[in-house]
Parts: sequence; C-alpha cells; structure tokens
Amino acid sequence: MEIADHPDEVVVPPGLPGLLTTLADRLEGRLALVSGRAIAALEAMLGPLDIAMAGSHGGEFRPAGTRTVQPLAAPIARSVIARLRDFAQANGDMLVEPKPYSVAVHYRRHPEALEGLLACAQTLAHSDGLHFKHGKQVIELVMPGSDKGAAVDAFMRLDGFAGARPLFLGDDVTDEDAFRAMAPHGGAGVLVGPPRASAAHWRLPDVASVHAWLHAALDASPSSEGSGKPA
Ligand SMILES: O=P(O)(O)OC[C@H]1O[C@H](O[C@H]2O[C@H](CO)[C@@H](O)[C@H](O)[C@H]2O)[C@H](O)[C@@H](O)[C@@H]1O
Repeated sequence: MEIADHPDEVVVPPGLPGLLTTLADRLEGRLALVSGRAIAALEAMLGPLDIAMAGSHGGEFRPAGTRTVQPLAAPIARSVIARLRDFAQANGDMLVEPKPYSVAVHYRRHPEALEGLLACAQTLAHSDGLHFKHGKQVIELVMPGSDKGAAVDAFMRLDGFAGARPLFLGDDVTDEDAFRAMAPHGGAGVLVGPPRASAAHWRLPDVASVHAWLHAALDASPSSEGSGKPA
C-alpha cells in the first residue's frame, strides 16, 4: 500500500485482500503480515483475513486459524501515552496513535515540532525503559522485546513455518530488524523503495513492482491455473 497523509486515509487496492488470501493458500499458510500497525488496524483496512499476523511492531502475534491475539510484550503504560498526548496537543495537535504494545506520534503535518518531539520521546524512552523508533514521519515508543525480527522468529518457531526459507518485504527502517532476522533461517530481506543502507539482500523499486512480482509468483507456481488472479 502507498503512504497516505493520515493513517486512516490509506487506500487498499481492491484486489489486495484476495491476493494475500490466494498467496497464503498457495503457500499452505506460510504467509504472515508483520506490521507496525495494530492487528485491529490491519483488519480495519484489509477486512477479516485468516492469515498469520503480527502487529504493534511485534508486540502482538496471531497465527492463522485463530482470532486469539497473543502478546509478545507487556502493554505500554497509559502514563506514556498521556504524556505524548499532552506534547502533541501543545504542538499543533499532532496525531497520536496508541496501539496495544506501542504508541506512535505522527509529525507529517508538523515537521517544525520534530526536534521537541524527539526530545520528549527519548526522555520517556529513558525513564520508562522503552525502545524508540523513527519511521516515516512518525516516532514510536515500543515495549522492549517487541520488534519485527522477534515476530519473524516467533512465526518461524510454529510448525507450519519451521524449516521454510523466509522472504521478508518491507520499506521502512523498522523493517530492518526483520531483514536481519532472515539470515539465521536461511532467508533474505527484500527492500521496497529506493536504494539505501539495508540488511536486505534484494530490492524492488516500489509498491507496484511488489504487486507485479507477487502476481508473477502465483502465475509460476505449480498449482496455478495460469491466471495469477486471486479467486
Ligand atoms: O510496519 P508498517 O505496516 O509499514 O507500519 C509502519 C507505520 O505505518 C503507519 O504509518 C505510516 O503510514 C501512514 C499512512 O500511510 C503515514 O501517514 C505515516 O507517516 C507512516 O509512518 C502507521 O500509522 C504506524 O502505526 C505504523 O507503525
């Protein structure tokens, strides 16, 4: 999906949920969505999908075949969210996005507030023992132990994934933890976007090329009937 000005304005291409479901079926369940967003936010965008998911940067984890979300971290303290809300309100009413195991503050509409936001977030990270992430026009505080690499490792311990050679596609700096987690499993990362220093071994230039690659993979897979189109 392409970046939008506001998280609620993301446009999901109409064929994407079907494409993901078809891929998951073709891979016999060995497909997982690993996101900085909450699992609830992923489902609000994509609809209810029976696909393995990890949200809140790996703080929450849900294998396929269940609606039960397992925590991989402790919930973030309400006092941290309240402090960031106070800062955001005092600085142009920046968007605060609380998630079960992390909290994001979006400064896309208020770049002038970035310096103060970084100082506020780093102070909170230090005082409350949180990890700090700086994504695309967003800063996030997450519970220790929750990152996308930890989520990858948790999936790879499941029977359905164990022994598979994983590929992880991502565009954000927060995807680097997952790219680094690929090597011990014999897998590789695929950076989506322009070249940058990255632990990924491969690169696709943009979201459109990811969709094209996934459709080509479906077309080429042995059980495909040739259309590559999701059912
Ligand atoms: O791991 P991801 O699935 O890539 O999630 C990363 C963050 O995505 C969202 O923020 C980003 O997308 C927004 C909508 O396009 C954009 O407005 C924002 O600037 C981006 O940082 C989401 O809101 C965050 O919670 C995720 O951590």
